[in-house]
Amino acid sequence: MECGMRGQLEERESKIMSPNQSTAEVSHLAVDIGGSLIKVVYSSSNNNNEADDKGKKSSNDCVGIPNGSSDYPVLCGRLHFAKFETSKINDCLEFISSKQLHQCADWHHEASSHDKNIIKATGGGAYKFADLFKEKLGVSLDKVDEMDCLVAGSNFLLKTVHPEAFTYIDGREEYVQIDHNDLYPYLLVNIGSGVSMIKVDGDGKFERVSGTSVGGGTFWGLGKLLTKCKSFDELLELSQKGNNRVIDMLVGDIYGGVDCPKIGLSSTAIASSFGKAISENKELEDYRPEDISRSLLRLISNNIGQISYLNALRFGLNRIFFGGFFIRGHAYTMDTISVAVHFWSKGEAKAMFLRHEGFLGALGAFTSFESHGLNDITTH
Ligand SMILES: Nc1ncnc2c1ncn2[C@@H]1O[C@H](COP(=O)(O)OP(=O)(O)O)[C@@H](O)[C@H]1O
Ligand SMILES: CC(C)(COP(=O)(O)O)[C@@H](O)C(=O)NCCC(=O)O
Repeated sequence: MECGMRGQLEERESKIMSPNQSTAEVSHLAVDIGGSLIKVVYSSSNNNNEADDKGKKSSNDCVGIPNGSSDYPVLCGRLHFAKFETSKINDCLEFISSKQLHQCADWHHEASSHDKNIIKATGGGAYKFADLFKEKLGVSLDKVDEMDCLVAGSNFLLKTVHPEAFTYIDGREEYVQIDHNDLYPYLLVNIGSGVSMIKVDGDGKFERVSGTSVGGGTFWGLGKLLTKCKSFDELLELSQKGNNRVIDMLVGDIYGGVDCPKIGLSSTAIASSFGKAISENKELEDYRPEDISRSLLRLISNNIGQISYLNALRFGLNRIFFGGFFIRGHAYTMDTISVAVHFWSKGEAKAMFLRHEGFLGALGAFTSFESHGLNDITTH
């Protein structure tokens, strides 16, 4: 995936470094420690490639960064992405330590001494685990506000990475061309453990207008209890093989199989999520985990889609971007959210998804390094 920096935004840690890559190539590190997951973003300067490319480095390869003066230093490098469960924070610390990411080198010798051995950190865990980072890695966490970071990460991606945003309609992803002059305002919905809804009016200009505690943590937490699944991905996989009609009470179940045109509901619409369970003489064990997972995913995605649209309506916004790791690029999740937004807005509003869904906060923290000036990034 191309972004402003030369190379690609990597999501797979295995591709990141060759075994003999020196730690001096890593220049900056930022973490987003959320309720469920820790997201790590770091940059490396690709010294090897630079040597190979000597003399033929084209401006297309790199990113120019206005530094307040007339010259534009050029960044060439890669952004690397990794994530860990927050409950396994020691794995994350071990990862940072084994790759010595916390001993960040200067970026082209231009990083201020202030930036050295400082990790930009956002999310609630930046407060909760600050002492642990100090004790285990000897580094200080420079805390950056969570909402600031989400917005900065989202704006950075939308303006710099193409393609980043896409719609998901009838099983098809369609990339959205972002017009930089017509990006704002938009609603950013970040579905992490909980859900934040932010009206974004520009760089650093935003208001958190709503939120709901029924989010990704609810799906994973309830799903784990109800299905005995061991991992989030297993729960998602189950949902793919399930049938929500086994548990959800449909309009047709109430109206004797017929549509209900007066209130605009077809007989197959869900009247009450999990509602069938009240009238059947069944125990939890009598339901297939696949069906439970499907109903739960539908309930939560639908609910978030609806609340998002209602907030977009409050502020007259037509564009809604969804991020957060709950989405996980999962077809049924995106489809349900898209259908909910389409249904409630009568086709007026659009749900759009971000490819770097769960990394918005970490990217926002990363771009806050002053010595980068990535906020002011311009692609050549
Ligand atoms: N491997 C995973 N482990 C746990 N949760 C996951 C995983 N992948 C996706 N998720 C979902 O993503 C949510 C966390 O999303 P994220 O954007 O990282 O939020 P937070 O910052 O609250 O951790 C979880 O609550 C869960 O619904
Ligand atoms: C408190 C949070 C901002 C923390 O972020 P998270 O770790 O969930 O990404 C988020 O969980 C949230 O917005 N919860 C919803 C709270 C509410 O508005 O009711």
